[in-house]
Amino acid sequence: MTIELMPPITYRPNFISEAQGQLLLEETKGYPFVRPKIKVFGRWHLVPRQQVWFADPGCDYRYSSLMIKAQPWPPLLKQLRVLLQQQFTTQFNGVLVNCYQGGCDTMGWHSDNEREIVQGSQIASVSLGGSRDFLMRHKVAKQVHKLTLNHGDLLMMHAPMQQDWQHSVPKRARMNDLRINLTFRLLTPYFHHHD
Ligand SMILES: O=C(O)CCC(=O)C(=O)O
Ligand SMILES: [Fe+2]
Repeated sequence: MTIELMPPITYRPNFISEAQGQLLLEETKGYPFVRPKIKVFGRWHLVPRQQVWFADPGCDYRYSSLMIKAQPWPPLLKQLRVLLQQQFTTQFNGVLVNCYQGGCDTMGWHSDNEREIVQGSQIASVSLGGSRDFLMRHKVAKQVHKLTLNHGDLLMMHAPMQQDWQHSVPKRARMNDLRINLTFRLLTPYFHHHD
């Protein structure tokens, strides 16, 4: 007998209206995206997508040997944060924006379990633009679940998602549409500041 393991998620298709999503996509055109280099097993690679991190003061974020400085919140993301906080009675103090130019831009298997992320906090993921598959794999059982994330969809990742599961956005060679993903997170402020 195999037991079906379910990732601790809430999926809300069309959480953002088509029109609101288009306004958000317009705003992202002005974001200061960068394609950083990261060190993996001692070698430097260009990240296979573009990113920017907006957050409250003191909420710098470090992952894969990269230290990302908090940029000030753009107006529509600030509004979206308030909406998410109200709907899910939770707090967020930063959002990582990933820009996938086409199907060759990807996100490898990982968990968002950096030490500055508040233990037990949720991560809210909002997708805009082109559709992409989002895979979730149980760390021990290796069971895989697939969701296709479309324009306006919301995926809440609840604890212990980052402890028990990894997730990824695999390559889709024939897909040419730009996709934006926003992940709202709660960090311990001033985690990286030491006097
Ligand atoms: O693009 C996505 O849907 C996932 C993004 C993600 O996993 C992350 O930013 O940590
Ligand atoms: Fe992630």
